[in-house]
Amino acid sequence: MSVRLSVSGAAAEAVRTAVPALVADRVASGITAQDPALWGPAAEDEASKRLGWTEAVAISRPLVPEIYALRDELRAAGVDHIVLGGMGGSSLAPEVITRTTGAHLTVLDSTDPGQVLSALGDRLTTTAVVISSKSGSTVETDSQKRVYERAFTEAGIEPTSRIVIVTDPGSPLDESARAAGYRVFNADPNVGGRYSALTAFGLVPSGLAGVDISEILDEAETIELSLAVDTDDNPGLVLGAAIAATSPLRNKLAIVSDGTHIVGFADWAEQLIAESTGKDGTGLLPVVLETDAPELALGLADVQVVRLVSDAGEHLFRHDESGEIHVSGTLGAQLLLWEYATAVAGRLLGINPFDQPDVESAKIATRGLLDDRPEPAPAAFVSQGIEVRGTPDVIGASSDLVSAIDVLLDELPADGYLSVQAYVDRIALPQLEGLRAALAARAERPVTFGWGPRFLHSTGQFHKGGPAVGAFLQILTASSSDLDIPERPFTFGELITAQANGDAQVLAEHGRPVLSLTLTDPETGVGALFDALA
Ligand SMILES: O=P(O)(O)OC[C@H]1O[C@H](O)[C@H](O)[C@@H](O)[C@@H]1O
Repeated sequence: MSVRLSVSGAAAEAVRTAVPALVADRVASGITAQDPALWGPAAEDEASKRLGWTEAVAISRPLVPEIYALRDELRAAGVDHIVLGGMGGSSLAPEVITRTTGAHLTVLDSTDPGQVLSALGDRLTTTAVVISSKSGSTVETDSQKRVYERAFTEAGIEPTSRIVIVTDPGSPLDESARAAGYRVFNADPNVGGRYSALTAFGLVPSGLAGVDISEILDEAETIELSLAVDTDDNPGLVLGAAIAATSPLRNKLAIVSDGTHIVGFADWAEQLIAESTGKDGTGLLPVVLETDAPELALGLADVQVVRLVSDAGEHLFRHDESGEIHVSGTLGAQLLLWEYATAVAGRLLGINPFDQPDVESAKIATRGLLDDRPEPAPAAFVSQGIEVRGTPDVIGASSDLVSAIDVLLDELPADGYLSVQAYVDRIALPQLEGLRAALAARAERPVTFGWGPRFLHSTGQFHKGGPAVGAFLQILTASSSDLDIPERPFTFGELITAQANGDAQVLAEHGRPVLSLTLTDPETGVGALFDALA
């Protein structure tokens, strides 16, 4: 088999108790046959149009030669750099596919003006841009398309020769792009964004960037049968049970890349699992960890460790005390494996794994702020060049940076987690990611780290729809450079600020503690933040 799995401890117990019923209920063959009734009546309508991914390999095959033909045409025209504008499910699969295979793809899933400007300034005359959006209405992606259209035009390059569109048939983008003469790849509309890795969304940007995408499909095909059969060793059932049927539920999934050849898989799995399960007050929170992460040494009862390894061994049940889940296998096979496992987890948790009801709330709040343009809320105080704002429970009891962070961490319940959300230029400030481990050591609780607005399309759903046990640390920068968006009444700087403020507003409405730090000088601000945690 092209994947191997092994489980021990609570995860093994979960497999022993939950898998027989999944087999008896024919869940695996039901998913494969696209039975929408597997998640209960409330989910049936959505599930009836969201299970196309089970046959993605066959449906995607004919796309491969078309993608290669375009790749060759672009290369012949001198293109040597591919940029992807897209969010969530439309960006994370190409990211993991290209990183793993060593192909170069610039993934622009940001609205930070500095990051957008860096992408625009990188080899524009030899660049082609893939604009990927299922719905065709995502504001980040629409904005990215607009600035590239202008940049190409200003450089004397016809945008239709360099911008390629991936979208669902009939979406607003499909219609406007076809009318404007763009090349359009349509994806299967019966597949949701986060399950779209093996459709045009995963394949077009990866193939144009030089990946052997037939091989990814071949890898996935090798596991199709074993995922479809109703047997006790079906890896989709085993993994689904191991992550979602522990009792009591270990609802933080610590995902650790520990020997796997796949680069960045946890980021893709994070959006799949968090957005699919984090709703109705339950769900699984993926926490992407380094092998030396503080959380791994703490033995936390609500954390289930999943290691992505090079070889998980021959035996399904491992006899060790670790209680961990180990997974290995090819990239294509693991993409399909985790999609099945997430659908199985949805059934075990009693939720609809195909909707994302709480992603919309942050979008609405952002739109409201962009329309109304309220005066910016004054900072509660400024500490070491950092403007400090937050919910009253956090800032009311603090007077400097150190005490504000302490108060935020004190708000964590015994089963709580901290989410760090950095709405910054990740290319300019990559060191911010190091805050995660420092905060985890301080909090002795799981800490997630997300770049905004990217994480809004991933863990963003869980933070609002999952168990109300999170505390939230936002980091923003006062932008020194901004960039207007053609024919839009707001700039990228205004958009990213509204996204952060809109999400903070929704989190506060959910009663969650939020601390927002704006670094007036990013370089010194980052230093001050690390000092505050030392
Ligand atoms: O592909 P798009 O329609 O632009 O959507 C991008 C992302 O937006 C939202 O966050 C959805 O919940 C995701 O599932 C989706 O992948």
